[in-house]
Amino acid sequence: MVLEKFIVTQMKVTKICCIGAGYVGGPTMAVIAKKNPNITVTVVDVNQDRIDAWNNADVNNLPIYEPGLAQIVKETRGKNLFFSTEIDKTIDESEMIFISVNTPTKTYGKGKGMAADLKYVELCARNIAKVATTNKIVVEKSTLPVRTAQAIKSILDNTGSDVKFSILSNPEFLAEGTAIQDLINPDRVLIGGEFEDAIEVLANIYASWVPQDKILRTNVWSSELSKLTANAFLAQRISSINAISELCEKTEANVNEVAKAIGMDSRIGPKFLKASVGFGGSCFQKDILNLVYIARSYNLHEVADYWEQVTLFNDHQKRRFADHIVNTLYNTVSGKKIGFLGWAFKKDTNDTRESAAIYVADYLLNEQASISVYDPKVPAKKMQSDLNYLNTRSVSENEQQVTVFSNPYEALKDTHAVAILTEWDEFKSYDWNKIYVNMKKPAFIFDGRNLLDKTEMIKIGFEYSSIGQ
Ligand SMILES: NC(=O)c1ccc[n+]([C@@H]2O[C@H](COP(=O)([O-])OP(=O)(O)OC[C@H]3O[C@@H](n4cnc5c(N)ncnc54)[C@H](O)[C@@H]3O)[C@@H](O)[C@H]2O)c1
Ligand SMILES: O=c1ccn([C@@H]2O[C@H](COP(=O)(O)OP(=O)(O)O[C@H]3O[C@H](CO)[C@@H](O)[C@H](O)[C@H]3O)[C@@H](O)[C@H]2O)c(=O)[nH]1
Repeated sequence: MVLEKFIVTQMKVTKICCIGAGYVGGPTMAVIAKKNPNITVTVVDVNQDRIDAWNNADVNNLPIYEPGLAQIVKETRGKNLFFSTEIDKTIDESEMIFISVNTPTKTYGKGKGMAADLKYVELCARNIAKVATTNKIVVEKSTLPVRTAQAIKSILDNTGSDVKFSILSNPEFLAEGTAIQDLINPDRVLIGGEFEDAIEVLANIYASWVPQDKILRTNVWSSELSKLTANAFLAQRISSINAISELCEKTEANVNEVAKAIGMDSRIGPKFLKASVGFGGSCFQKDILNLVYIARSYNLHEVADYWEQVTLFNDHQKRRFADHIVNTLYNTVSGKKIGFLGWAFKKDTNDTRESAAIYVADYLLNEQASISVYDPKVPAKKMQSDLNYLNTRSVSENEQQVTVFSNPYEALKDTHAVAILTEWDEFKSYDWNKIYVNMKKPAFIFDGRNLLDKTEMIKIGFEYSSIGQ
């Protein structure tokens, strides 16, 4: 049930604080600031380096890469958009506080490997409770398990002061690589809350650019659960088409043709049916595991098993791709050089979290391959730290076995095979004749994104294989 009033007079928002200057906090607040020039938006973070990078005079060197972001930051930063580490002061000065901190999968204790780790969110709630001297609307922007608002409310309602808090759930649906486009033209904005007036305060901020019929108001729990459910459905489509891709490879059906044929059914739709080496990114796996954990905690084991299969199949798809490389290269890649095109989890982002490339590389390194990598946006340091994080081998072994290049032609020179792990557009326009000439023969391409033209590659002389065709 949504109640009518949180604070008797409608609160006017002149200052917004967003805790967490990450992939969501940064772009979301930049767009809110651009569309609401009368509101001062300050994004705060404990990470001084990240804040310094957001304040970098050169907007082309912001901590995250998103098409269109640099331009908006250029227009708004220093006017009504600020990045700061002064967390307490900013919280107290603001009427509305977004919590946009990371909620990774727990790596310890109860729920390890499944549940969302809510310690950063709880720290934010405690911080707000400690420093707030005036009434606040607190907005959950992070993706949270259903009923988290209850815990936040309990912390905020037990400060012993007269300060009142209203908690809203406003999950973010942007996808990386298209964040600005998604924020400017969202399919919907979802606001869950207990009090109608607080919901409307936030709805008014979005109404500066989002049509009213796209602003959905729900209760808090529906809003929290909708976010996990949306990601579960999207990821499920990818695992479903990937499962069909394996069947295609056995039957000479072509997964691109199957995807097109089923996608033209308006009940199915064409999006998220692209077969691939497996989905990556910071959200899908984490959010599904969280959903599975929640279902199990209510003893809903069939529900949990159903959704868990989506991530289990994704693990299978990544392993299957790596296995296929080894099998095709005459059952051994030991001492062979494999060229990787792409390390990011998808194109147009520098984010590598849960990228399929990391797991395929790890598998091939276990088989004693050496890997040379090129990605247009991911720095070498990040690739090495992604591998080191897995703890499979020593730092020096990773450094020895993986070489990172800033030129794709150099990366692919003298390789036995090319593996395409990210669908960067530029890979399509490379001089593949030149790449072929400089590779060992037979020259293999393993296209994990079905990016290249199969007929053309075969014509050049490559042994070409892709997903599901
Ligand atoms: N990345 C996406 O595309 C995406 C999209 C939708 C939703 N989400 C959700 O949004 C949330 C944030 O994701 P992200 O990708 O922006 O994470 P991120 O790791 O890029 O950024 C989180 C930031 O929060 C900061 N932080 C953590 N605890 C803090 C504290 N107590 N005080 C101040 N700062 C603190 C960290 O230093 C970090 O810079 C997650 O719950 C995620 O699931 C992410
Ligand atoms: O048909 C497809 C579509 C995507 N992918 C892969 O799936 C992963 C995720 O892609 P995408 O969903 O586009 O990017 P994310 O930034 O992870 O965005 C997802 O996760 C966000 C965080 O919760 C949500 O806000 C978004 O709505 C949701 O799309 C990537 O590895 C893609 O390459 C495929 O393999 N095939």
